[in-house]
Amino acid sequence: MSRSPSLPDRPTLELDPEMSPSERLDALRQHFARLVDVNEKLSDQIEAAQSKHASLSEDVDSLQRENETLKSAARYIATVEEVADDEVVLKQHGNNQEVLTETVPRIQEEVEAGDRVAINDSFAIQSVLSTETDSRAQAMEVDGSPDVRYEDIGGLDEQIREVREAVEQPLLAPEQFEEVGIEPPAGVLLHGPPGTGKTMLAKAVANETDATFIKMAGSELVQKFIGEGARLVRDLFELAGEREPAVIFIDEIDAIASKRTDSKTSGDAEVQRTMMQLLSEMDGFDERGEIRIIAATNRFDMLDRAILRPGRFDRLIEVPVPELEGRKRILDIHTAEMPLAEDLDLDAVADLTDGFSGAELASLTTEAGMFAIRDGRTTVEMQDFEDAHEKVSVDGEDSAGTPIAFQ
Ligand SMILES: Nc1ncnc2c1ncn2[C@@H]1O[C@H](COP(=O)(O)OP(=O)(O)OP(=O)(O)O)[C@@H](O)[C@H]1O
Repeated sequence: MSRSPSLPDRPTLELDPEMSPSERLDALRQHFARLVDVNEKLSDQIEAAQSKHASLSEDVDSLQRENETLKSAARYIATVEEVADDEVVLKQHGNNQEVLTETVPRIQEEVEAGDRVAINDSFAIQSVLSTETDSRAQAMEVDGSPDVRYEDIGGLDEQIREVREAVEQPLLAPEQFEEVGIEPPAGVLLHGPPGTGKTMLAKAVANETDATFIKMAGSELVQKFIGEGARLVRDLFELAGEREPAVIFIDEIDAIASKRTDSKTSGDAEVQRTMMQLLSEMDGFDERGEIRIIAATNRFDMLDRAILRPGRFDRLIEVPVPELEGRKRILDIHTAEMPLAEDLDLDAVADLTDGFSGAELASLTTEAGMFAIRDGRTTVEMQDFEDAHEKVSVDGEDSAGTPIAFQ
């Protein structure tokens, strides 16, 4: 610690009774000059002390803030619904649970209804999200341990084998590639109709390799975060770098990488910029790193071929709607926890559902369960599947907007 500067000596006035009036006046003048000098020195010292005080107060403030944050790391995102005297009502994202939480004065002054905030395990507000952090949090789904396993995916054995080879192997055994002197595929592109298990494949490989799963949807980049696409793509790769090993999953990549149109609208320019950023991130990428990239599309025909060049998405895996055997396997998976009646023949259900995607089979199973519940039963019967079948057929359209064909 620095010592405080010593105070200037206090001037004394010595007046001799023998002095003439002019000598006394001189002595008084000199004394006055010394007093002014001391006064100036003291003012300087006060000023220095004040500025030191201000800077120490800032240090204390920032240490207090750091201390608050360190007490427990921010974990979840919530939206502020109401701000009362020293309490705040929050709605958690994900589960939509509302909580009432007490806040420290600093936070109390900072937050307003509608703000998005980072909270910790005990719902204490850690910080108010800036627009930038906010869109980053909204645009990316980050899952440290996705819970999908390969055995949860039906009818895609060949695709699972290919994904394991192109994504899992380079993560788990990069040295194998080095020894053989080849680069693993840079990016893997899964293409096929909606609801066929593309996201599941990406999550399962992240699970199997203990990697963080980071998802970004191409359509959101161009519709929701207009003007932020390129930055968010950069953030995506940066985040993956911080969370290695990581699997980056870019869903609906066609939204940012479709064939160039001739029109020069600003929207197109923005999409172009986002795609260029993606290409440059991929080109500057060390393939042997602990980050793997998977993209998915339902519109393979629309894709700009530039993204399929070697070193980019150079491994294509088609994920089709399931065949009979695949449908049977998917129905088995989705009814695994369901008490089924003796008469229920899943082979017959599989037979009836030609053209159904995995997602449609999953919702058919849920519907059948709903019919059983409505009927006061806990066992699901063939009739429930037939009713569910009919209901979906009356509803008329599947998730992709195409009519479901019942045989
Ligand atoms: N092959 C499958 N095996 C088991 N369940 C499946 C399969 N495919 C889809 N499902 C069910 O459908 C849901 C949606 O699948 P998923 O999100 O993986 O499809 P997707 O191909 O990524 O779809 P989209 O192209 O619309 O993003 C899954 O959560 C699962 O319940």
